[in-house]
Amino acid sequence: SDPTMIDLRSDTVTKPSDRMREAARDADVGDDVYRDDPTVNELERRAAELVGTEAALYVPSGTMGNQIAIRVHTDRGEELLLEQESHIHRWEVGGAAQLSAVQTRLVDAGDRCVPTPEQVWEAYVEESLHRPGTGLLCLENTHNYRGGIAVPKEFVDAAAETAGELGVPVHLDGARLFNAGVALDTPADELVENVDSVMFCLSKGLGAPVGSMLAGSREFIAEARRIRKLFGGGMRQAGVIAAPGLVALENVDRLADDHENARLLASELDDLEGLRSPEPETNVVVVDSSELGMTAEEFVAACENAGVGAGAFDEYTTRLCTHRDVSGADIEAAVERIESIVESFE
Ligand SMILES: Cc1ncc(COP(=O)(O)O)c(CN[C@H](C(=O)O)[C@H](C)O)c1O
Repeated sequence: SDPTMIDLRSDTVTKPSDRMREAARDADVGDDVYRDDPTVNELERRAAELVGTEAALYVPSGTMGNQIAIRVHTDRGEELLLEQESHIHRWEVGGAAQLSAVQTRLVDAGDRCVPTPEQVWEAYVEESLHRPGTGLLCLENTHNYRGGIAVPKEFVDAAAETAGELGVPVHLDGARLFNAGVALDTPADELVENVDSVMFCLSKGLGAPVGSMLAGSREFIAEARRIRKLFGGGMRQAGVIAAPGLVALENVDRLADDHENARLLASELDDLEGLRSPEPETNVVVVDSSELGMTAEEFVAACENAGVGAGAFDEYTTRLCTHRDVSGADIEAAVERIESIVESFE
């Protein structure tokens, strides 16, 4: 990739640190399908400890973690209750239908990002001769598409409690769970103590090259391990890629740097004529170029030409993600490059 490119397309672009590479080189390994890889076993132990669950499973991607959770929690033909802008709905290739044979019912949670108890009650369907029952409620924290919003614990708990009253399990897509924890100054295990399973990514802001963790009860993880194998996710000497994940988990608080850089980026972009960028809560900056009259597609192309990686979200909104490989100086440089775009756009 172009070394002068300031890549803000996503926090998935983070590259492993030297320490991660050394850990990969020196990792103790074994055949993880037989549970013989000591590094993967330690990563799974550490992950479960961090989110306060009985067990955890190392998976190759966040998508696989979410899809395994859907498959384990639901029976074919049930209904999945999803927030309409969720990653599971928008960006997982219709996996719930393809891999779990469930249908989805969408709820618009708006800026709250997770359904209210009333919305859960309203959307809940009891199984009958005619109707598929609600098999699972999925929540997302932080909420990526609504701007990396850190959802307060009480909102998650209120939705989870209502689902519990209805006998519906809850899965939390916590791809950026530690970003939420840092932003809310709330330990991750408290944010997820009332959900049945949680997935979080090692490969995003935490900077590991590969993988995510799926965590839950011992029984849930045992079944999840089988489904991972079914989905082709059984791995052999995976300690090589799990070791960097253990390094990543040593310092989740570093995410505060990304949040600080995001605030700097948003405030400077918001000062530019024709651009609007609300104050971010975590590492996701959303830029609205409608006043400028520039579509997100045009804005992303212009950024690319100017040496800034960006990702279109909607017709006039673009996402910029800060992450460990982007410094404060890079942010200043990115703003200068975007400023030149705005000035030269007639
Ligand atoms: C909330 C959430 N849950 C799950 C995933 C899936 O993780 P991976 O499958 O990419 O590891 C993502 C990745 N999100 C990626 C990104 O943000 O660039 C893309 C959109 O897939 C996510 O944002």
